[in-house]
Amino acid sequence: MSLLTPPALSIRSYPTTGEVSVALADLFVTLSADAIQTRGRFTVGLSGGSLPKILAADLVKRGDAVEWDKLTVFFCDERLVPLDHEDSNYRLCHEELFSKVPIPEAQIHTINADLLDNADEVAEDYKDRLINVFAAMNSAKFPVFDLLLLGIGPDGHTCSLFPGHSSLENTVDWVISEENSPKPPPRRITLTLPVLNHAHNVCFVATGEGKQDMLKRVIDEKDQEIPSALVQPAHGTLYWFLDDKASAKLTSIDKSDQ
Ligand SMILES: O=C(O)[C@H](O)[C@@H](O)[C@H](O)[C@H](O)COP(=O)(O)O
Repeated sequence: MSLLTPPALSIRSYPTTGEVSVALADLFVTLSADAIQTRGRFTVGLSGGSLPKILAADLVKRGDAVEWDKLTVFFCDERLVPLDHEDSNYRLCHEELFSKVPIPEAQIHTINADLLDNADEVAEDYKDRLINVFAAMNSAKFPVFDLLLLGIGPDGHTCSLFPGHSSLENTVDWVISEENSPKPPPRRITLTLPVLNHAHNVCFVATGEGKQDMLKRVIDEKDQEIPSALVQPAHGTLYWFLDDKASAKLTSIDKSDQ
């Protein structure tokens, strides 16, 4: 596949959020088994917002269907707050998922909370953590995640990549800081677009009526001003897992394909 070829695309919509959770758990189980068989481990990036709850709802019931000890977890973005702070994506994921399944704590890669005063140092340190894991696995210029799970904000942001921000033009770094996030809290780190676009699989999860208009701009209109529309994994598959409220205005969706 050439870099100019659009990614394989799978857009799915389900009547309820509960059904989105079941389908997402199915995807997680399938992709983890494939990755572990091929590469010996499953590297995943998690986002904050509504994603952890939707992901965990059914996944925590899957027991041995996932080889939890072969997971390596990073955060697609993280807020620069202590790890036990109510705004921490780690804390949210811990409450919803990590505390309920046997993922070894050492395989969950958090930001270094001792560096919180300096956002660039947190980003640099997080890049080093990625290098430690991915340099041993592949020689690509960017880490190649097995699965990145993303949300989309009402302004079309994903991770902490916001419309109009210079972060969207960054083509060289793996992790960057963002100190003016319009979504609170303002200080964050985020994976960059090239990291998102090198993944084997990227899956956006969006539910609820509030997402309708933005999904139309991103999926139907492919509006290049919107960060989420710039996520196009060159050699991977791009999934959209939606509920019927979120997908109501989409024309480019084939509900028979599910
Ligand atoms: O840390 C964050 O704020 C998130 O990673 C962010 O990118 C989130 O995924 C979107 O804002 C969607 O959030 P919802 O799913 O809650 O709408």
